[in-house]
Amino acid sequence: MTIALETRSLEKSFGGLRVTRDLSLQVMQGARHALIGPNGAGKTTVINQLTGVLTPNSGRILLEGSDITGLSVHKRVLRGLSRTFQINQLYADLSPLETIGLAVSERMGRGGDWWRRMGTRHDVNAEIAEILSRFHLLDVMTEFTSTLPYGKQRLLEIAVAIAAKPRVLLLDEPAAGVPESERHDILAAVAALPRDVTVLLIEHDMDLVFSFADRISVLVNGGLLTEGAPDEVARDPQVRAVYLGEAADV
Ligand SMILES: Nc1ncnc2c1ncn2[C@@H]1O[C@H](COP(=O)(O)OP(=O)(O)OP(=O)(O)O)[C@@H](O)[C@H]1O
Repeated sequence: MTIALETRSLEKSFGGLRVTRDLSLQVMQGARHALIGPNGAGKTTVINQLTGVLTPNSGRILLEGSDITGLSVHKRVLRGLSRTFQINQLYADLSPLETIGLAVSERMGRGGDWWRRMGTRHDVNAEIAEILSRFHLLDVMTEFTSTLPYGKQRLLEIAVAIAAKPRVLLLDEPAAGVPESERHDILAAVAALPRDVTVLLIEHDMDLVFSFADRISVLVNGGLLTEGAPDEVARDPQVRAVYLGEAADV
């Protein structure tokens, strides 16, 4: 099997605090891989290094075999590595239709040109409609993003990332803060992501992790505690003790 995304002996410190410790991770092509760990374990710091927001102190990051450690965020996106946008990065005053339109247009290298051409490009419009439909956003597509229910905003984040046609998608806590009544839509959308997209998920919601992942890596104090298939990880006494707690029901 091919490795889609890999870290080799990644190290990151903030001052004297070692936040990523000798981390070697392999995410296989097409995998549904989850990175879990208790609060402060260093998951976000790993994602930020993968996307290029943070530079590691040492170690390498490889995307489909190419070393991307020194590449900018933008160049990594162009190489096929995307992350879900955080809600505060969405355009509050744009509608989902406009947001996805812009994202598709960006990917095609057209940028703001899309505004002028809106409605004139059948292929672009068909793709926008397909994404809005897939992420259950058709019914709210002309409303301001800021007025949407929280779950819909989170769906829009994933939709924007998918509009970039990534080969590897980093899903950063897609269910965080979503009320119970809207969680089903998030789980369904995540489960329906295209199979040819490799996904690395960071999530606290264990229902989502265990329903989604075919492989789980457990991070503790910046280092890898263990990794394996979900049932192995769930049974692992170290995981239960250190991360989930003895009483955790996984
Ligand atoms: N820019 C920074 N400067 C200093 N310390 C930082 C910085 N960013 C993160 N840290 C520290 O690094 C450690 C790991 O943080 P990180 O956010 O990566 O963990 P996490 O596993 O994502 O946590 P959570 O699940 O709570 O989001 C924490 O102790 C945090 O306080």
